[in-house]
Amino acid sequence: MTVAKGLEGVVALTSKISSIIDGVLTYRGIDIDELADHANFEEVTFLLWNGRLPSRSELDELKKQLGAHAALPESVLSLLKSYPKDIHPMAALRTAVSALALYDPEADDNSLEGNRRKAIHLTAQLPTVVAALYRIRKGLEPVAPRPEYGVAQNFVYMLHGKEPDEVAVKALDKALILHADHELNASTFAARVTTATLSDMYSAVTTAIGTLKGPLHGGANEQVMKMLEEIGSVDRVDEVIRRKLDNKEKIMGFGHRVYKEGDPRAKHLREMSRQLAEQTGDRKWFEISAKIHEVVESMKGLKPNVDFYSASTYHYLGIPRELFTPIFAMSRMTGWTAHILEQYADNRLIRPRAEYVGPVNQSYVPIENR
Ligand SMILES: CC(=O)SCCNC(=O)CCNC(=O)[C@H](O)C(C)(C)COP(=O)(O)OP(=O)(O)OC[C@H]1O[C@@H](n2cnc3c(N)ncnc32)[C@H](O)[C@@H]1OP(=O)(O)O
Ligand SMILES: O=C([O-])CC(=O)C(=O)O
Repeated sequence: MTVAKGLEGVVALTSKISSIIDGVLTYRGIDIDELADHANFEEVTFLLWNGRLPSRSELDELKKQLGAHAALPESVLSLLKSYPKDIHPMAALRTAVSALALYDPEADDNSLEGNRRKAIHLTAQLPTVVAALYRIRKGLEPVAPRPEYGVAQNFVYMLHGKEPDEVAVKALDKALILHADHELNASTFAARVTTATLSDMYSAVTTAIGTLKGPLHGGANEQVMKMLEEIGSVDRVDEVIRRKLDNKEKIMGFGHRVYKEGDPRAKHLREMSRQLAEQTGDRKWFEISAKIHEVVESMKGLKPNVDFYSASTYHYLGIPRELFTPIFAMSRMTGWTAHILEQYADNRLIRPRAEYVGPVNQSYVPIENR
């Protein structure tokens, strides 16, 4: 048996959703750079689910559906209010999505139609859950979604409870596009493993949320912000980063299993962070980030991944750091559900082998003789 630790380089399945070829990321064959510059999140959602860009009327219909299904059942809102206030929002989100299944009488309808309906509901409801969890933790009442708003606009509105700022909505929309899908990343793979047992979409998405939470995956963006806060000023970057690297600590937001020459999403987020620094007149977080980038690249040859500049970008948008990974989940919901639909359409149980390296020829010893 040949063991590929971490499944590095293993091609586990075929997919038509997103590709990473020679460092270029595409969704359904369209370069992420073009989508980031010209598309909106709802268009990208349609693209991921349907394999092509929507017509004007198809886009309007999807927006209408997402708006119509953004509200949460009263029972789920009560449940969110009953959670302990100090749990991590990703733990709360995982439990909330699992709970949503309990209030969906067709949770186990695994037909194509049933799964497309659930994909719309989950994509629509997740921002409402994230905003409600945040407000409940702050002792505030959740704000109901506005059906006429887009996903990014609704989220900013529900978070702060006031008319959202257009710059913030545009920036968040772009960040959502950049995080929407990424080939066979760990959380998507986990979702496909669950789906391949013919379990239901809620179970697969719950699996994915638990997987995204880890700091080696989506959880890195929150850790990046912690590091920026810990460093606190540009003149401390060199000393702190050198110390971390000497101690063999990983620098969050750097490195990638697939990209060795840089993550194409990072340049967009860097530019967003730079522009927001200019607009807010608070250059500190961008400058610390840019200096960390310079030091880590020169010392280790490592480049930033999607999680690095998203931290300062979200911070400039007034988003608290514990919501960084839940926002990643709001976006990745579209990719997860696209992959779940693809898995159901051509399914085979995913079950690799393990090479056994434990003891052999052991015998059972009765408990009184141990
Ligand atoms: C959305 C996302 O999931 S993007 C990734 C988000 N995660 C992070 O930013 C966490 C920090 N980065 C990492 O831990 C890794 O780069 C990962 C998890 C992304 C990729 O892991 P792998 O492909 O398994 O690479 P691995 O961890 O084996 O790294 C290879 C070498 O580079 C080093 N390295 C990789 N990333 C880093 C880092 N961020 N800081 C310091 N050293 C690093 C490793 O220590 C290792 O060195 P060694 O060969 O001397 O032991
Ligand atoms: O693909 C990966 O391994 C991680 C990643 O960048 C993502 O999920 O966006």
